[in-house]
Amino acid sequence: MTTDLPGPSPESVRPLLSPGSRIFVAGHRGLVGSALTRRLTEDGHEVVTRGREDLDLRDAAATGAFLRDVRPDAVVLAAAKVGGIMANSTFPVQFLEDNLRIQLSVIAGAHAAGTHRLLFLGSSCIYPKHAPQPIREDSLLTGPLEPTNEAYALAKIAGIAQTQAYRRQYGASFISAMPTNLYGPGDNFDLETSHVLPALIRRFHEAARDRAPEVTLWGSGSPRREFLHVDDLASACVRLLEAYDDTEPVNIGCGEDLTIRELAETVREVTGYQGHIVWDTSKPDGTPRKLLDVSRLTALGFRPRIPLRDGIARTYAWWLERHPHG
Ligand SMILES: NC(=O)C1=CN([C@@H]2O[C@H](COP(=O)(O)OP(=O)(O)OC[C@H]3O[C@@H](n4cnc5c(N)ncnc54)[C@H](OP(=O)(O)O)[C@@H]3O)[C@@H](O)[C@H]2O)C=CC1
Ligand SMILES: C[C@H]1O[C@H](OP(=O)(O)OP(=O)(O)OC[C@H]2O[C@@H](n3cnc4c(=O)[nH]c(N)nc43)[C@H](O)[C@@H]2O)[C@@H](O)[C@@H](O)C1=O
Repeated sequence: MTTDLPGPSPESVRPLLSPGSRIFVAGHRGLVGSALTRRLTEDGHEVVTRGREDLDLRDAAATGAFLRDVRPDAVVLAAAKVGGIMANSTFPVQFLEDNLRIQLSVIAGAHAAGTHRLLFLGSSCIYPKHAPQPIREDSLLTGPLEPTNEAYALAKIAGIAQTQAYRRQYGASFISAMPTNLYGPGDNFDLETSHVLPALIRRFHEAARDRAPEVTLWGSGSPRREFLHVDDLASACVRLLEAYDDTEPVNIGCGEDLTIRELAETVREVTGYQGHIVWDTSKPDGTPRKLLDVSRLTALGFRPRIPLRDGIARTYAWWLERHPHG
């Protein structure tokens, strides 16, 4: 004989993200934070932001006081020390320490302020350099990391562990997501510190403008990368905030990758550059491949909407608008 136990009353079931929530987006001026701010605002949430000049998120006391004052319903941690392969390998101290400190301040501060919901953003570089492809979430900590971004990856792995510890010890609905390489409006186009996609847009644009016979790119061109437009990333994050509440991180990607050489050809076409490409193999290639297994995210109903070529064209147009004489 079975007995029907009474379920929780509707009032006692707390939705993971209520309509009109007050959400603190840490890092709101960055590539990801600005896309999330746009999307969450469009969805009718109240987005709270604070510029770095007013609140350094490495400062745990100031961050804790700010969060206690605001008492957000949810926090999205999109503030971090971020950069491409060269920045990561040149400044491992900042990539390790800034990120550990920001994570400690924001995650602990959110819990102390009574915030029940938090999304921490890691990165696909947390997985072992030679992880089986496509990379499943359970590949974490199964092998050595890629040396060019090991410091950053270790900080991100600590962030995952921190969200998991708050879940286990306090029952907090803190989750983490691991995005693939991102791009879009708001990206960093500084050639020393940027990721590859904005660097290629700028390099080809400037070469076309200057009628340069060749453009030099880094590495061999053979590494494979998966790229997701940041507006698709924002949709995935919203889906997770609304529907995901578990310990394991969730990969965010589009499920397809291409070589850096193929990416370069696409960007060259979009910018109209007709010269040659030279590969500077004294520069690092980094991880050979890091295609994410996105079945966990797909099972929640997420589908990317922006094809890579369209996304590159839109990003190039965004950059041109801001650099009309560039
Ligand atoms: N870009 C990518 O390809 C990928 C990004 N991610 C992750 O997504 C998240 C966002 O990255 P992305 O938007 O690209 O990075 P950005 O560099 O574009 O933005 C980072 C944001 O963090 C803020 N920030 C950094 N340090 C501090 C600090 N000490 N105090 C206050 N604010 C600070 C920056 O402020 P300010 O504007 O003042 O500089 C900026 O707004 C990160 O966690 C990153 O690891 C994951 C995978 C790929
Ligand atoms: C998101 C991810 O981003 C970083 O990892 P990465 O994917 O290796 O970074 P990347 O975008 O800078 O390079 C991708 C590939 O592209 C090649 N490449 C060619 N020419 C240029 C070029 O001109 N600039 C750059 N940056 N790369 C170039 C470059 O040599 C490499 O083979 C992590 O450190 C970490 O931050 C992280 O998690």
